[in-house]
Amino acid sequence: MLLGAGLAALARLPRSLRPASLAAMSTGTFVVSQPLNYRGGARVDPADSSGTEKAFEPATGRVIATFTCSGEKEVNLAVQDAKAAFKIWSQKSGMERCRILLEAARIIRERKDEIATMETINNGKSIFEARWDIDTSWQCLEYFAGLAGSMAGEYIQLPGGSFGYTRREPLGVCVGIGAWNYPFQIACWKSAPALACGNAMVFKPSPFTPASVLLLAEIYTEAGVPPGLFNVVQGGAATGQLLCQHPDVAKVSFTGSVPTGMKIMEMAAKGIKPVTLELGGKSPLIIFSDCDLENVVKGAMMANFLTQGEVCCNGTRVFVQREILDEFTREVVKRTQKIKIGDPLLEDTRMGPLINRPHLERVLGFVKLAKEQGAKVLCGGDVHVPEDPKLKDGYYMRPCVLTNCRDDMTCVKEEIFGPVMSILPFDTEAEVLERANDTSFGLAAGVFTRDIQRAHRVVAKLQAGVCFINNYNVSPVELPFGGYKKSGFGRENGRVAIEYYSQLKTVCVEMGEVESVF
Ligand SMILES: NC(=O)C1=CN([C@@H]2O[C@H](COP(=O)(O)OP(=O)(O)OC[C@H]3O[C@@H](n4cnc5c(N)ncnc54)[C@H](O)[C@@H]3O)[C@@H](O)[C@H]2O)C=CC1
Repeated sequence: MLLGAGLAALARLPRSLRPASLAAMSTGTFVVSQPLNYRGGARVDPADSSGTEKAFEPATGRVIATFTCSGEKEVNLAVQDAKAAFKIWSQKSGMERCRILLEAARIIRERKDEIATMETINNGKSIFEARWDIDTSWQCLEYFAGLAGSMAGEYIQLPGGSFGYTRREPLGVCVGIGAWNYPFQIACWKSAPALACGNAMVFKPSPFTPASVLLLAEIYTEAGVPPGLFNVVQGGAATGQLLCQHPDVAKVSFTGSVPTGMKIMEMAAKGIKPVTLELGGKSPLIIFSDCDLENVVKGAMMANFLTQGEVCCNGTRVFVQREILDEFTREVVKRTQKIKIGDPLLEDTRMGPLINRPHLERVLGFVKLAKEQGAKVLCGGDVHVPEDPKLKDGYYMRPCVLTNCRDDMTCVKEEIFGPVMSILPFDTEAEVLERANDTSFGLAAGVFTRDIQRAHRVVAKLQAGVCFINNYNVSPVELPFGGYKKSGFGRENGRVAIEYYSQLKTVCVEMGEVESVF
């Protein structure tokens, strides 16, 4: 058995000396025994405590880590370390920051299998998918490394030879607070633009998934960032609050649920701190009858079943034009029943366990309520018990397709965050647009049609921050990502993210005499 204790030390070895088993770990063996906080360039035990948490391996139900949640003292130490590192980092040129971020991206790429394995063990998503997440993580670092080198202001001519210019400056210590569904990727999507702009970061992962972000912290150190530039504190709501309320924190970037997003905005408002909020969704996927059916079935599966359906931008309200309703439904059910559920570390698994037992029960509760409200379960929606005895206490369910759905049902209105697709028939474009927009969320939306004019006409009217035409759930780091309405504001990724991690200084230069009225 290879313990997590050895993992970091082994990972620091040159690649040629690392045992092949590091990335080839099997389900049911991993235990974290090293400290899970990271401060001043090293793993540390927290200086104080606001309670303890347990992290699980969803595939087996085993506890893989029991850890201390950081209290006020530890949060303060992390922020102070970040402040000190900020002084050094913010003075570096964009090109100097670029080189270090590129090196971090290279190390992530080199250690992709190992990081993906840890992500799978702690989150439950299939290893196949976890590798994709790690790809979008290093790509994000590469992208913002490139932007770091080209950040610039404007020069503006004024009368009499005077002029003005603008400087894009970092904010200071930024806080990142993450959800559990994409632990490593979320940490990269927040830290890469923050660091590229010259900021420092204190990151708090979800207490359900504390492990993989430590690898990122170690990688940043190995790549050459000043000690303290990227720190990790562990804990839940109490630790998160301490971070948001800290007077030396300049900005909070949050990924999580709408209720927590509201609390974070309230806390940030008291300190006049900018926030980026990446919140939940209940996104529509609109399928017109002129679509390519094979493509649309693939798109609907991608829109609903990645990471066991625990994806914020999932297109779970699947509106299908009535002419193709039966054919689409038949095909989607057939493919859903074929999804291989089981040990997420096996190469051919395409659906692993949900994050934990309470969440599994919550998702099953949504299916039960849907049935009571008149929906029909066409497949899945129940617990799955894998044959492998070591997986018997894992949190597996069979992916579910619901039909006979109405817009007023709970399963159609609320974010389930599990593998549950609701199919809703429609007749006309005007009707489906009105129904698609009838939600307080606005994260994403998708349209499948071969009619390009209709495709662009429809997305122009969809109230969502991210729209897909003839595909779903692809997120290239070059494209901005974020929501409308209660799905939040601010954007991650894309060039625009720079604006959320920097502030603009205007400098006015007088070339003549001061004209005084006194
Ligand atoms: N828009 C996006 O990019 C994404 C949104 N999400 C959303 O996240 C949700 C699922 O994630 P969860 O971890 O269950 O959400 P959550 O809101 O319960 O927790 C998210 C994070 O906030 C922390 N937290 C909780 N209460 C806090 C408080 N009062 N102050 C400061 N921090 C606090 C948690 O410890 C965790 O790290 C879903 O609603 C999903 O849609 C998830 C992934 C991406």
